Amino acid sequence: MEQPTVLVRDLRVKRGRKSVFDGIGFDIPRGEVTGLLGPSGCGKTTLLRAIVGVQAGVAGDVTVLGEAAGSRSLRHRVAYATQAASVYDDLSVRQNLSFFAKALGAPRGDEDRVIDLVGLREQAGRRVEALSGGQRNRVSLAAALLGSPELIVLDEPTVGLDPVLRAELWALFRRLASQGATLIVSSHVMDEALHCDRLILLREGEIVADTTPTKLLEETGQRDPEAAFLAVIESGEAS
Ligand SMILES: Nc1ncnc2c1ncn2[C@@H]1O[C@H](COP(=O)(O)OP(=O)(O)OP(=O)(O)O)[C@@H](O)[C@H]1O
Repeated sequence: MEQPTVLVRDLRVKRGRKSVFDGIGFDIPRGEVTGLLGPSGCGKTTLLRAIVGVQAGVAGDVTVLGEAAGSRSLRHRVAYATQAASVYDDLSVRQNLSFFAKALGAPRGDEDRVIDLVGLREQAGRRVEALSGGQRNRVSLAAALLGSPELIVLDEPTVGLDPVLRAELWALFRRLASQGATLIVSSHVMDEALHCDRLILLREGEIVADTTPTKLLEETGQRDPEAAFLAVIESGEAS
C-alpha cells in the first residue's frame, strides 16, 4: 500500500507555557485535498508549521514523504504559503516569482506557469505594492506552486477573496490534487469544507472530527457545514 504523504503520531506542541497539542495523530494520503478547519486559535497554523517542520517545541512523530518533517531533502518537495504574504513590495509580480524560481532552482519559465495558475497574468508587470490584498496573497500562493511541489501546505489561502476568486482557487486546488499533489488547506470558513476530500476539524488543540464533507453532513443531519461543526462540538460536549 502507498505510504501516506503525511503521518502524524502522538504530536505534542508547546508554545511558551501553553500546550497547543497533547498527543494528536492522523495520516494524509497522497493526491487529496485535506481541509484543516476550526475556530481562530484552535491550532491550525501550529499544526501546519509542525508538518512543514518550522515549529519549535514539537514532540512526537511527524513524517512527510517518508522523511522527518523539516528535513533538508524535503526543501523542494514541500511548499508552504503562510497567512501573511511574504513577497517583495517593490518588485513586480513576475520579478518576485522569477527571484523565488531561481532560489528554488525551478525550471525555466516556471514563473509564467504559476502566474497563469493563480490568474495574475494581467497584473504580472505590476509592482506588488500596487496590488489588492487578495492579489498579494495570490502572488504568495504562486510562489508556493513553483517547482511543482508534492505537498502543498496553505494557511488560509482564500481569506479576503471574493466568492468568484475563491471558487477559482478551490478549482485549482482540486486540479493540482488530481495531478497527484497533496494539499492541506486551513480555513476558518466552514463552507469551504465542501471543496475538500477530507476534513480534520480542530477545537482547542483536539481533533473533534476526522471525516469527509458527505459524512459530516450525514452524521450530523445538517445541511450546512457551519451547523454541522457546531453539532459535532455540542455532541462532544454532551458525551
Ligand atoms: N508565539 C506564541 N507563544 C505562545 N502561544 C502562542 C504563540 N502563537 C500562538 N500561540 C497560541 O497557540 C494556540 C494556537 O494558535 P494557532 O495560531 O495555531 O491557531 P489558529 O487556529 O491558526 O488561529 P487563527 O485562525 O487565528 O490563525 C493559540 O491558543 C495561540 O494563542
